[in-house]
Amino acid sequence: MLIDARDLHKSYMTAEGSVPVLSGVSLTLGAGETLALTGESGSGKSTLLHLIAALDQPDRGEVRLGGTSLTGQTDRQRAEMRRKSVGLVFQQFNLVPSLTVAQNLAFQARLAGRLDSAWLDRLTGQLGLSGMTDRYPEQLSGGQQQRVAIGRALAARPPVLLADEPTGNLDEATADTVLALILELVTETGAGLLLVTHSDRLAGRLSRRLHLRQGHIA
Ligand SMILES: Nc1ncnc2c1ncn2[C@@H]1O[C@H](COP(=O)(O)OP(=O)(O)OP(=O)(O)O)[C@@H](O)[C@H]1O
Repeated sequence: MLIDARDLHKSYMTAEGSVPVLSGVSLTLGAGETLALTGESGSGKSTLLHLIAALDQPDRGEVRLGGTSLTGQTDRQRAEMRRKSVGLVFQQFNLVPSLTVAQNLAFQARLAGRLDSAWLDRLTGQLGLSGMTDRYPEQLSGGQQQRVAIGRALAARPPVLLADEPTGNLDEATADTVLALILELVTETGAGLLLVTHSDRLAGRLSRRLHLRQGHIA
């Protein structure tokens, strides 16, 4: 199992006290599976994704990535797991502005210790970015920047791709193209995909779907 999340609980402290967001959420993701996570705004989708990506820790419950538990690991070990096991795409593209397209991809691959130039060339070609590798992020459209962000997330060929509203800033046609590219690339690399989306239309293209409601999987 690529992701095995069990009985996750998470509350946030606010001025009004502790507010529960996740109250016993479990999910699994196997190789080659594509899973859509839907739910109303504020239902805890990003929180759940952050726990799975080892960007935050649950109050209770366990996340296993590729069979290894994140519980009890140091921040450094968690960061290492994240770099090697997970590719992340967010609604904001978060590219490094001072690096070119090619450098953004290579930087990520190097961080994970897996720089494979032939793969990066192929990835760039499949994402339709071959003519833009020397451009800086600010010289690209939103759709192009998101394609670079997808390339960066897959640069080290991680077993898991986690995408949080990756098409939230794009128009419908561009969103469709970007999702099609994500699906094509995860099929090619054999990665599992967990995609957070508000869109029923996009969720319908994935193999499975989970809906979060009031802290539970509905
Ligand atoms: N760091 C934080 N401190 C306090 N409350 C938080 C924090 N992060 C998130 N929350 C609250 O937790 C709830 C779930 O937030 P989360 O971002 O996970 O929801 P979401 O389903 O991803 O929402 P959206 O679809 O709007 O992005 C919200 O009520 C939010 O206000």
